[in-house]
Amino acid sequence: MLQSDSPPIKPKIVNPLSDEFDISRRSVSTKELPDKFTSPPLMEGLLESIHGVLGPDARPTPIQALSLKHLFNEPQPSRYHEHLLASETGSGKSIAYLLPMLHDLKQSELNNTQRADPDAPRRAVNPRAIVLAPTHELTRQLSGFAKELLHHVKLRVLCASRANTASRKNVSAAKMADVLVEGSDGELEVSSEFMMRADQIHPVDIVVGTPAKILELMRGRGWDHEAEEVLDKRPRRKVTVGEPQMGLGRVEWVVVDEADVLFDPDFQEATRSILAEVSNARGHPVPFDPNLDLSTKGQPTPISYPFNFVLTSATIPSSLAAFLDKFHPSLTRLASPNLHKLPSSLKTEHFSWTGGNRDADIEHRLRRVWYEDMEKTGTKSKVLVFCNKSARVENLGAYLREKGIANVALTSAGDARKRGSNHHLDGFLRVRSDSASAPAATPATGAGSMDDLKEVPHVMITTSLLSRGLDFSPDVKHVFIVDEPRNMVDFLHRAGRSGRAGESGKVVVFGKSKGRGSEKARVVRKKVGALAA
Ligand SMILES: Nc1ncnc2c1ncn2[C@@H]1O[C@H](COP(=O)(O)OP(=O)(O)OP(=O)(O)O)[C@@H](O)[C@H]1O
Repeated sequence: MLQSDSPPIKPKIVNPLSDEFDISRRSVSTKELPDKFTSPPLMEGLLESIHGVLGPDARPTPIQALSLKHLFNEPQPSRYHEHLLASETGSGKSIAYLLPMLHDLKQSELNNTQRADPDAPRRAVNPRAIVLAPTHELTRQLSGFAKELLHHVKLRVLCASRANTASRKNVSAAKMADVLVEGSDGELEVSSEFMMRADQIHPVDIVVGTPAKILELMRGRGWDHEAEEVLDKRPRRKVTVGEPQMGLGRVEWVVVDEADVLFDPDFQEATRSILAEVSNARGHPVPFDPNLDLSTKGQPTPISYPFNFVLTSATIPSSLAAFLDKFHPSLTRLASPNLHKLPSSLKTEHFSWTGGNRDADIEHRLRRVWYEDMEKTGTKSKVLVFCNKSARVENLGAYLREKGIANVALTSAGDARKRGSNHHLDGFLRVRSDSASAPAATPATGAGSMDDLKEVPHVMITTSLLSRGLDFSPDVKHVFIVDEPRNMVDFLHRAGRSGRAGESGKVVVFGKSKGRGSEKARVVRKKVGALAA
């Protein structure tokens, strides 16, 4: 037999996720980070709130430690922070950006060093910070969370978001009224039916909203109708565009939460135009081309915004990385060591379809969850089921109801979403305060009994709509992925609604183990395996 002296060629190990994520390690060091929340750098009031919210022994998560180290310093070399905060789902990114932002806003108010353009027009609201998020539900949860941190340090937060729909209503002057209203769950919100009067200034420091709602406040209700008319060149019913209600000249912070979504093809134009208009209002116009293809690589064309610019995400898809390299090459990436991994407290299970009725398979798996719950804890946990299509959500919801399993089947077009509160998620989202209206977890009624399930839904069925950012209750112990995930970015976000903040959880991935379609399921299994922490 011929023998060769050259060493055997090792097969190249290809990360099965490298075509989806930016897996290059280009973040700052995670060594020598603070392991406590302290004052300084935090102002006393914020320190008190953080312990009030998280408990006296709370320690910063890795992304929060990075934020404490990097976002409380004087920004260098520019006057403004330009950071991406990237860490796995449920790892506390909201606090990682809220703390430095709230601290800085309060500090600049106390020192009277607000960097406003004195000539910028003042409108009904003139925030000093804007937080953008992709869904109405997330904006409501974020604004509520910001308020929890403001018990001692007083700043005013406005949630400017209804369902994320276009503003096509005709606006009559009669509808103009002073309507900063108290929402049904105690949140201050902008009424959808009315407008704030532009000649009355409402004291607001932070506005949290979806891009659509923020654009509406900036440009006036009905602005998009007019733009469409020009674009289509089709005559339409004349719409009176409302007065712009939000002044941008005082904005010192813009946070883009779920940045990979807000810079994806559906949202990027709205997001970038908000950023460009804030820059304009602050007297530093930046180039803005609405038709830019963000994913094309090319010569860097850096854009510097005249405000602190913070992006957050649990996933950095290659397209977001290419965009940042090209337009924001000096932006600092703060990434946790576990980025692009499933939370370590989240277990994975693969479930094989039996080959019979798939809805029945899901029903049986649900019943097994509750049977095991009853054996272990005597209390049934909640289950979140993700489907790919709205029709599937509705059909599965109807099937389970027929079988006596109460559930909430929620799609983007659902009426409950349009009403403007997060009550449609009651019992599923995390709540901290006693005032919460969520129904309590159903008490056990005896081993194996399913009677109580008729009353309180323990199952929520939805699409990727609710996969982003929402902080689900620790009662949500299982996430079922019943349709093949479109990609691993989507998978990570869906799975990450459980196993948050170190709580235990399990993601059950349904797929075929034999016959046609099983090859696809095998690939999914391999990719999911590569996400293990
Ligand atoms: N230092 C901490 N100690 C304990 N719990 C924390 C800490 N920081 C945040 N949490 C809790 O962790 C949960 C998840 O936080 P958050 O929603 O900010 O996560 P996230 O990283 O933004 O997740 P996602 O990527 O899904 O949006 C929240 O309930 C929050 O209160």
